[in-house]
Amino acid sequence: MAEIHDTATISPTKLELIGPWMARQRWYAAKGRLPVLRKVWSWRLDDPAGAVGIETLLVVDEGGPEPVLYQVPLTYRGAPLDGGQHALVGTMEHSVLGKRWVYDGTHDPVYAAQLLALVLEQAAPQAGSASDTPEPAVVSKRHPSWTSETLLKSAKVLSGEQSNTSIIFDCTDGDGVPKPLICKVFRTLQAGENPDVTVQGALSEAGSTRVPTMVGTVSATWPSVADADEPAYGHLAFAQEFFPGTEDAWRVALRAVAAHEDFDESARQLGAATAEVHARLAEVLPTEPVSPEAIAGVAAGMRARYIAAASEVPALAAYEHRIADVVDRAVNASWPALQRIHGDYHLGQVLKVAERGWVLLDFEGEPLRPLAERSLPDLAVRDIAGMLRSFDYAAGSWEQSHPGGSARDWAQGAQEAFLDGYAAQCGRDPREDAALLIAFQLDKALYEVVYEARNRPTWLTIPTAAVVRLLDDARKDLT
Ligand SMILES: Nc1ncnc2c1ncn2[C@@H]1O[C@H](COP(=O)(O)OP(=O)(O)O)[C@@H](O)[C@H]1O
Ligand SMILES: O=P(O)(O)O[C@H]1O[C@H](CO)[C@@H](O[C@H]2O[C@H](CO)[C@@H](O)[C@H](O)[C@H]2O)[C@H](O)[C@H]1O
Repeated sequence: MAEIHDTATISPTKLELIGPWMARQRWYAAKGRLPVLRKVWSWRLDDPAGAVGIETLLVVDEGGPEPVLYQVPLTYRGAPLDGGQHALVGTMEHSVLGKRWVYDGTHDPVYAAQLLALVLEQAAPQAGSASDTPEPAVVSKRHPSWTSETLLKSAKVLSGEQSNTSIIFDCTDGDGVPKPLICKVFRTLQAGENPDVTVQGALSEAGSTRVPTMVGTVSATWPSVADADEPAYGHLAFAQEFFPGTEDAWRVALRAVAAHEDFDESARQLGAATAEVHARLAEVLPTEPVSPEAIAGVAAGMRARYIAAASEVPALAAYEHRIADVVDRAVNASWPALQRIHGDYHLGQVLKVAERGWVLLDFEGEPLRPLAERSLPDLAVRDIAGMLRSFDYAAGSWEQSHPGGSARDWAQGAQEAFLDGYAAQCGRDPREDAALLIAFQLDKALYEVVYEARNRPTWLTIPTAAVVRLLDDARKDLT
């Protein structure tokens, strides 16, 4: 049981300790400045051995224009964790317990094991500020199709550029059959359903093999950031089947560009898989007939994206009228019904799994959009446009490292093959809706301008060049 020493003093305080560390993390949104932190809430898990403290802090960064709420699981240890130097947040002096080593919990095997136990409904969440007190505000749910007899061998954090932190669990079932799984710990929290959980949950429940099987979820109700008396509900983590040894399509595509090999067959199959998922989503989750208000809302979103992009890259102002024209043409086009979609579809979000084909991941939607917006029915063409942009990115990243070289043919071949595959599966060719297809690609490129300016400035020219190219396409195709 976790004993909380509520009269103890600690130095530095937890918030003083985690601020500078958070500023260095990939998932920290306000790059280049220290967070201004306030604790919103916390909860704990018990270490069955009683040695390690496990606390998850919900802290809000109030230093930016909008408050951002983060989930920060920490472990507190009385001695350094062997091999844990890279995950050390820092040390603090505790007036009762002495020196404490504080770790990023996701890298600590004790946190990982207890998180898994929680997801499998085999551990009880505990209150953050009272000893030996269950915390009913944290709720976990194991998916009925996943075996409760999941035995943990080891856990490690997935490396790479990620918006969240995923822990891979090497597990077996009771008969020793491998049952690897991955648990995504959301870093940025917003109140409301997380589409990553609900959309993949719905597809998995409907028996779709185009997403990993759901293992379980963790959700919580915490005091809202704006008003501590108001409760906010949201997802904290969820676990799925893990496919070891698979690569995401981004890496496969980059190798193909570099080897001057076309990606057409893979792209065609990916197009067909995408159409299959869209059709399934329209069956299992609500759809909505398109209305003038919905069209106006999407168009307003596109115009807002332009404004955001032009504030990052003022030179885009030269294209304002042409961009407005593309949006107007989309508004006047014929729109299909709205439905749930992936929302941030790109090559990094799909895996090629042996004997299964393409599997889609990360239905969280674009991280720069408010969560409530990401859970609304949308247009399937948004995903199609996202993947078309991603082929352009693969080509663009190769061109960046090969000045004077061109991978335009590679990108165009993959884009056309993707659309062919989509059209064959869906029965309608997205190219028949050219005004929508171009407008959504342009919209995505403008989103990417903001994303790159804030996260990877050296890649900014990939989407800015695409904006110009798409406007040229619009001139040719839409007149
Ligand atoms: N179920 C899985 N099986 C195998 N690899 C996975 C699985 N889920 C995620 N990955 C790997 O992790 C990467 C990041 O996952 P993603 O859901 O996109 O996280 P984030 O929201 O942090 O961006 C993926 O591109 C993929 O390489
Ligand atoms: O995967 P995330 O949900 O974190 O998505 C964000 O990051 C992506 C980059 O990892 C970004 O995607 C952009 O870069 C990709 C190459 O790294 C490229 O394939 C995509 O087409 C391009 O949009 C995504 O936009 C962002 O939301």
